[in-house]
Amino acid sequence: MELKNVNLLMNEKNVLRSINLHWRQGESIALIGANGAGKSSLLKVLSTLVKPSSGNIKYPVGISIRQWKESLGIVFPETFLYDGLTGYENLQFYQKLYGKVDKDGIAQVLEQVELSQVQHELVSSYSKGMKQRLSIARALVHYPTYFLLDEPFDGLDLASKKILEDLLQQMHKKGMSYVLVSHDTEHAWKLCDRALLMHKGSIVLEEKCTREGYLRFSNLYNTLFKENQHDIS
Ligand SMILES: Nc1ncnc2c1ncn2[C@@H]1O[C@H](COP(=O)(O)OP(=O)(O)OP(=O)(O)O)[C@@H](O)[C@H]1O
Repeated sequence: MELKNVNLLMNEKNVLRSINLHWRQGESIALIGANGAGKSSLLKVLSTLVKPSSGNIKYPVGISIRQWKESLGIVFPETFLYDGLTGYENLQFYQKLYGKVDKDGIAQVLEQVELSQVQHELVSSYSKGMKQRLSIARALVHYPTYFLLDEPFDGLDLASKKILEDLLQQMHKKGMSYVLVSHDTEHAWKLCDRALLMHKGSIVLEEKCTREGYLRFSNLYNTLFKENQHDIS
């Protein structure tokens, strides 16, 4: 999909400025930047939750907006899980919303996020990491081809982080495309093909996730990050 010269104005604030982005099928992209850079807003535009104030969005050839929405798996910081249902029932509920009934599919994603053992326990008894993993399973249960993840590693312990990293790497090998919002350049470099640095609503640098790209990217990120801290203080 492609964004051309996309701007987003919210309450008179320029949240996104002249965004140009070409997201190729099978590609994994990291969106990196300090707090308030516009990463979540860009993800919301990609998900169609927010309509840009100006600019163009081109969906993949032959795909309507409806099909685009159906092909998306979305993980936002809110987990959107029902505490009073079990892990399994949550996934069954979300699968039905997409008009699908596939017990084997549910069993498979539960295994991928290593929650099979606790699938029949109430979500209210899950730890934060388990809930986060279930929310990732929820986003995968209708077999999306594009995946949007807003800081999915936030607050996870090492074991849950590893499970999610392995899952993303496996899915990427199978051709899944994803956009991952992160504050952590080193981490994003492990998981993505390309990284975009956002600052004050603009994309200010784009690098392939190579060793040479890493130095350029982290140098500019550090400089802008300090500038941002200075602005806040
Ligand atoms: N509804 C809104 N009205 C006005 N400003 C908004 C609105 N939503 C977001 N913003 C502003 O837009 C800017 C970008 O916000 P966004 O949440 O996209 O940043 P972010 O890079 O995801 O930040 P973080 O890392 O803190 O999640 C921020 O300055 C935020 O205050």
